Parts: sequence; C-alpha cells; structure tokens
Amino acid sequence: MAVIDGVLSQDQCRRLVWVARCLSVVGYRACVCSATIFDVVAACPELLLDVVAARQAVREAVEKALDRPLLVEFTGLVSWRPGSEIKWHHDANRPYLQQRAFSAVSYLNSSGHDFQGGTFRFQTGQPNQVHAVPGRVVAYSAQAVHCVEPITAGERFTLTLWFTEAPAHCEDAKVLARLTGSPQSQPGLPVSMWRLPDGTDLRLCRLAMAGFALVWQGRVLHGTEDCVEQGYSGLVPKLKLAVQPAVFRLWLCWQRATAGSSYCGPGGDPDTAAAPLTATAGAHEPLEPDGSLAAEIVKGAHFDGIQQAVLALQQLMQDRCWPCCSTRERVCEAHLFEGPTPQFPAPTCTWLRSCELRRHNSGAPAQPPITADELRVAVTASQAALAKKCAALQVLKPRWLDAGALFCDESCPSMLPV
Ligand SMILES: O=C(O)CCC(=O)C(=O)O
Ligand SMILES: [Fe+2]
Repeated sequence: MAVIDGVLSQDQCRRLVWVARCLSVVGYRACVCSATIFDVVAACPELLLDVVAARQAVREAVEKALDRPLLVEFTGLVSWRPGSEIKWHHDANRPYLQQRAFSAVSYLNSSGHDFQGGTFRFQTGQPNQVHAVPGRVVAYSAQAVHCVEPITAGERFTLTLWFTEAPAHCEDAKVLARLTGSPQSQPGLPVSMWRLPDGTDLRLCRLAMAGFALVWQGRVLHGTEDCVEQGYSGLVPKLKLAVQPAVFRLWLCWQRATAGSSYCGPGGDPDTAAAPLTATAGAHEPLEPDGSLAAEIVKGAHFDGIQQAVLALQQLMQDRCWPCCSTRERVCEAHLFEGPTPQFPAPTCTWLRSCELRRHNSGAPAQPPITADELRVAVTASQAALAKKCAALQVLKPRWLDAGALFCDESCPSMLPV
C-alpha cells in the first residue's frame, strides 16, 4: 500500500468535486452518489477533460509507487453523504470483480473541514488509517481488507480508480467507443445490487429522479416486488412507464430520509429543496401519489419486468439524459437541453495532448493514443448526436426540466474548463 500526496492540485480537486456534484446519481450504496466515467461521457463529454487528466495523473503516480504498469478498469467520482460507510471488505470481493488487481482512492476534499468522519482504515499493515486531504491518493492491493468509517456530516468526495492487469478489462476502449457512438453493450448488474435492505429499488429511484415512474396494476411502484421483478413474458397487466413529477418529490423525501440533512437542494437548504418543483411540477398533487396520478402514461411503453423497463428507458434516452437527472444538477441539464452550445476552449486542446486515453503497454493491444483533434471530433459528434436525440425525445422530457430554476453552488468553477 502507498499513500502519495500532491497527486492532484487543489484546483483539479475543486473541479472534480464540481463534476461529481453535477453528474452523480444514486446507485452504488446507501447515502452514496457516484458518477462513472461513462456517466460523464453521456451527460457532458467536455467535463471528461478534467476526469481524464486526473485519472492519468493518478495512474502514473500509482504505477510509479507500485512499480508496475496498470490499466484502468473503473473510474468513478463518488460522493459520500452522512450515513454512508463501508465496513471491512476488499475490492475484488465478487465473482465478477476478479480482474481487479489494485485500487486507488484520491481524496478531493478535507476530512475535519468539508466533512466529519469517513476515515479510511486498513485492517492490517501500515499506515493503518488515511485521512482525506485534497490531492492525496491511497493505493493498495484489491485484496487488502479496508473500511471507511461512517460519514457524520458534510460530503466526502473521492475519485476512485480500480486497476486491472488484464487488457480485456481495460476501460479505455469502452470510453472511446462511447465517445464515438459505437454501440456498447452494458452488462447487467445482479438484481441484488439494485436493492437496499429496506426494499427500496435504486433503479426505481433513478427513474424517479428522471421524472418517470413505473406503474403496475394502477399504482406506482416504489420498491421491488418479486412478481414484477421476474420479468416473465406472461406478466399481465404489464408495467407501464409514466411521467410522474410527484414521484420525483417522493425521491427527495427518500433522499432526505436516508441522507439526513446532507441533501443539498436548490439554495443549499434541504427544506426548500422541493420548492421549485412544487411550483412548477404539479403543485396540487399530494406527496403520496397513487396510480391515478400517473397522469401521462407514455403511450405504448409497457414492459415485462423492471430491468427490462429500466434498460429500455435507458436506451430510449440513448444513455445520455440518464445520468444528468439528479436534482442538484439542473445546471448541466439545462446546458444539455436548453443552454447554448458549449464551445470547446482552445487551451484545453494543448492540455489534452498529454492526456492519452488509451494505454499501449506490454499486455494491451498496441493502439496509438487518442489525439486532441480526435477527441474534439468525437465530442463534437456526440454533442450533435445528443442534440438530435434530445429533440426527438421532447415527449419524454421530464416536466421539471422546464422549471428554469437553475442554481449553482457558489464554489463551482465555471461550466467550461478554462
Ligand atoms: O473512499 C474510500 O476511502 C474507499 C472506498 C472503498 O473502499 C470502496 O469504494 O471500495
Ligand atoms: Fe474498498
């Protein structure tokens, strides 16, 4: 294991925190939100520049410290809110994670200052604990047992990289494929990954965050119910997809209930979080919707099971609107749906040149690194494709996107890299 300081600059950390705030969604574990590199590609490809530069700096620092070449298998920005923790575990503890060889967690903000708790501990060896300092990286074998103590206040941000030595599991080719629009199959996660112990189904939360709901037998589903989970083709009546602003408010309640006071809505005040939505997205609807409130059933959209519905919606939205639908991130959404076309700033091109996405080392297939021009073309193409898809998807646009109630954390850097 190694603790390396100063890998990322304060400014890089600040920008990554902002990217995480913009794009992260529920789905990893309770009270934790995360944005994978694919979420960044999907929602706002220009923000990839920050992520790729940081990812490369961390990879190089870890390769040097561990004295071996590494391939990135997973890149994620993670926001840990009060109530979150991970008990003793190692990072390759699932049959489908056996390719994972090393882990590197980069801290983006400070324990004791930006958040309380959240100490990282190793079960054996030295150092046995690591405190978060912006720019600090802790790297360790994926087999090393460690934990993160509960976060008790504030929000803890990390950039988590997992490394593999198996070229087939390297993430880079998939990132490039996404950027250039090549079809990319998404391996399904085991259903258990989507369920919280209280029965809350994170897929339904994601749907709700996007302003959609699944309706079955006239009522909105909140938790997974085995009868609809199975996805057997004989399911009658079928699940229906509804546009459901009231469910969105339910999600806010769930988020508040699980995250305590950490949920930071518009203006930063948890109690006012729902206000702009109430004003614009169905002020008269009671908090607990029933099936009759699923006002706009999207015509013809019915499914045999939750996973099928979620995947279909995801595909329908071309994987693109999906991750940018959390409440605090309407800046990005507006940017994507309604805002001016962002310009790709010239200075970043020079900067990009050093940021190869693709590795060519011993085991990996030899590929030339992506050039700034190639990435620029890919980004432009993906933005154009996005604009077209969004235009075609107006019918599915969640109502609350019309709210125009944009907000921005004052500590945010400007929307575009400079
Ligand atoms: O955030 C950290 O310090 C470690 C996170 C971790 O152990 C994990 O995501 O598996
Ligand atoms: Fe871990």
